[in-house]
Amino acid sequence: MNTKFKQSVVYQIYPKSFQDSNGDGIGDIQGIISRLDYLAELGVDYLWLTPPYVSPQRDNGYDIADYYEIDPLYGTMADFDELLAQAHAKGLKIIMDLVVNHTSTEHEWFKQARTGKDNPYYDYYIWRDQPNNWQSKFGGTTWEYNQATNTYYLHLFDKTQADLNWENPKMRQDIYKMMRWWLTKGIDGFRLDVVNLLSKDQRFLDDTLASATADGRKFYTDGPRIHEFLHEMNREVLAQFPDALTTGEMSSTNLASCIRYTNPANEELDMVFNFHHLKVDYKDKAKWTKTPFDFAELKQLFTEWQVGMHEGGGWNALFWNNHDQPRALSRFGNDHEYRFESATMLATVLHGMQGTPYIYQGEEFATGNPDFTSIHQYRDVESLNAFEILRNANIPEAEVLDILAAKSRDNGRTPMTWDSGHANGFTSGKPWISAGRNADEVNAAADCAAAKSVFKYYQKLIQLRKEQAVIVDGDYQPLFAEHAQLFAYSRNLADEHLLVLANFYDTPMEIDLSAIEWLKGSQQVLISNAAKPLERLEGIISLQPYETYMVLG
Ligand SMILES: O=P(O)(O)OC[C@H]1O[C@H](O[C@H]2O[C@H](CO)[C@@H](O)[C@H](O)[C@H]2O)[C@H](O)[C@@H](O)[C@@H]1O
Repeated sequence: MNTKFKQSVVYQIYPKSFQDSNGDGIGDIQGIISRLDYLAELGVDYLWLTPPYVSPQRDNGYDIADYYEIDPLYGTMADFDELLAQAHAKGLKIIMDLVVNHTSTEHEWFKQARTGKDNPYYDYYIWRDQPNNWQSKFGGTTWEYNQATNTYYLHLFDKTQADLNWENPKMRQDIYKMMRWWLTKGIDGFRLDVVNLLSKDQRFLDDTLASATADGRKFYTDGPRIHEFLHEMNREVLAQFPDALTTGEMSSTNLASCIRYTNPANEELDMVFNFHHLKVDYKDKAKWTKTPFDFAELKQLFTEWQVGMHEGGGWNALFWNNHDQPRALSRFGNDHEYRFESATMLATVLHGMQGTPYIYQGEEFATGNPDFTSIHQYRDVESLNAFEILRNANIPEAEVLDILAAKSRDNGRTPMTWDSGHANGFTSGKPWISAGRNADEVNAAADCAAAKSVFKYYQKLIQLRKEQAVIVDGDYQPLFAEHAQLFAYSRNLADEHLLVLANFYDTPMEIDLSAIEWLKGSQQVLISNAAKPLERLEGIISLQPYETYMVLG
């Protein structure tokens, strides 16, 4: 088995917003090729591409209509082959995002399935005579009526994203065949979208709608046959490609399941994303609310997952940002006067942990939320639905826009700002979605030229993971767990120690480190964002706003 991913760092590309090469305002594969040197210079190992397959783009590619073709929006299969070859030549591996929980209703399988109950593809999807009360993750019921069959099909997401029936072994074999086809082409792995939702409780019982999470998810999250399906996928596909990397996106999951998914003995997946740490600013577990983040809960969740996965032999995919999330810098840091300090502090906290870090495009030069002020600036289906639902509940428009500005997935989907030229170097045309405020100041060129460069800081963090075994293999011990302002932990591997200290807020603070015995011996500051970093950390030290240190001893 390939365990190199343990020292690796993955960079996520949202092709639509990365780099346009033909002036249509939409990023494309040739655009990605033109930026490979930038990515190689950053030092990342893998590039994860969100779905570039043929799709009606109702959910930006997470609604796949043909698993075997590239959407003309992004180019051709020849462009993709060129990307693969050029990336490999520069030492970069490519991971494809793959959605096998559902397909677009424009997929040939669904087009066939909806014609009649006797069609061989009818059983590729999930049908019921009557809907139950499950709620779609994008709002409204999960069931859509189909006249030709007089039945309803299940869609956990948009009504154009029909859930596949994993109970059907023939359907599963078609999925495995397609996965082998991509791996044979030479890609280096998959990021599997909401893969813990594949197995549905076949009773399809009503949920009792008493809380924001009582929407049916308990009947299909980490469902009854999920480990069986993932083990089968591993044996039918992944075992034949031992160097391939697999990351599972785990929606609303739990620790015990994730240990089971990623402990190599179970032969399922290499690593998993969970989202609990990104729900610490949800009020009563509801996303479309605005409330300050709970710092104590954030630290406690990281401790639970770091310690639990280490002890259980599992492996975490570590991340602050992705294409579904508002920018962590705006959420947990300060994207105004402490942009450099808070961006590097967040990076240090995450890159010191055990797991494989993921960097989302633009994070490496401190991109923040765009601060959209009108509904017309949004493009995301989930955000547009939420706007309608909240407005229908009589919440004033200004309040709804305020919530969207904090929580919309479009916060992470604005175009890359490469420089301060036309459309910030993203396109020669008009971008499909506008960049936010500050795009002329916050861009890759300006950051790389600055004395305090976030990009250069990330380069160093990525390098440290390759040099320091304690970052890869050490255990995790929370420090000063009760502290209201400090995020601190140590990593320990035999007699090697790593200390990560971070002032998580915008006011200075002091901390007494005397109780940490090993700091009294020889030590080395590996990285810090301090204007004048201390040479040793000992006794009482002060930390300026968002100041951070990583120390080896
Ligand atoms: O919030 P969770 O229940 O923990 O779920 C995690 C994310 O799941 C969904 O994301 C992915 O699937 C969607 C449908 O294919 C797609 O729209 C999205 O882009 C994928 O990343 C959900 O949409 C996200 O909001 C959740 O964060």
